Amino acid sequence: MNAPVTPESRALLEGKDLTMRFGGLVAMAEVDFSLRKGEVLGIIGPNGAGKSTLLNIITGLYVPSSGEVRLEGELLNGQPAHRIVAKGIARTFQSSRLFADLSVLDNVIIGRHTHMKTGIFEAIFNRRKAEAELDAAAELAEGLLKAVSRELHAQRHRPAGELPQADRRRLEIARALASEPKVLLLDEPSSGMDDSDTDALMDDIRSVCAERPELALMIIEHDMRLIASLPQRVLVLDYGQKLAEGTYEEVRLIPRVQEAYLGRKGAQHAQA
Ligand SMILES: Nc1ncnc2c1ncn2[C@@H]1O[C@H](COP(=O)(O)OP(=O)(O)OP(=O)(O)O)[C@@H](O)[C@H]1O
Repeated sequence: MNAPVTPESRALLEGKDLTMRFGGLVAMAEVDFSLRKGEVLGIIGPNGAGKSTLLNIITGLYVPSSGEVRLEGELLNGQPAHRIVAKGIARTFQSSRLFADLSVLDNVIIGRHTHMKTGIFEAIFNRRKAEAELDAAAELAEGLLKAVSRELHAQRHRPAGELPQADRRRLEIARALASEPKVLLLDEPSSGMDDSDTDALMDDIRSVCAERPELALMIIEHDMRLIASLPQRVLVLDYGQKLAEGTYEEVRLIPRVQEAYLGRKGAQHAQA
């Protein structure tokens, strides 16, 4: 007998039959996925497999040629990116999108903008209200920085552009969390990091998950150490199609996955 469908086991975020064509190129073909509250899903696949395309579809940067994405049952296709953020989906990018000249703290405050209600007229004519809202955002940003990384919090008044690569990644995560998302999408969070930075990043992600048990995460990664230890489930993409899905232990045993998707280094790790 199937387990009963409870609100907890129902998908929080769901994609069905997602297809994305760019002219004659099919970047994604009929891909399904689902993500439950509190779950961490890893997305792997070689360069050009369609991983970023999937994130771009979910976040409204791309409108799929066909198929649908739903958050808590609500259709997201065609909604603008800022509305999708307001509904509870935040992301980080492969290449940094921080405001380099602004302080670390200000970058996190900006991540809060979807929750800020003060418009330009109120900012001019009702300064007290605008200031109170900004103070509240600054307090929340301080708390987030502390929760993500105490070292980052200690650097909160530095311009973001002066941070080392690993701290920039942490800051992007803190900024994404400022919108209080239900789903957080991380696009290659460990890219450009050495093993010790990646270990520290994994600890940060674990503590974010421990503090927010309902938060669902989707992580695109090439680093198999991270994929082996964080996600409960892994989805493997290949030329825009779903090649496999399961626990890391299950997908790593598929020979094609080992050769083509984990690469030689990954395959050695998988067999260890
Ligand atoms: N805006 C676009 N216009 C045209 N082609 C695109 C566009 N975005 C992605 N593609 C193509 O779609 C395919 C999938 O690209 P995508 O960036 O999703 O792959 P990926 O798995 O994220 O790769 P990587 O690991 O290198 O980031 C590639 O062939 C890519 O060139």
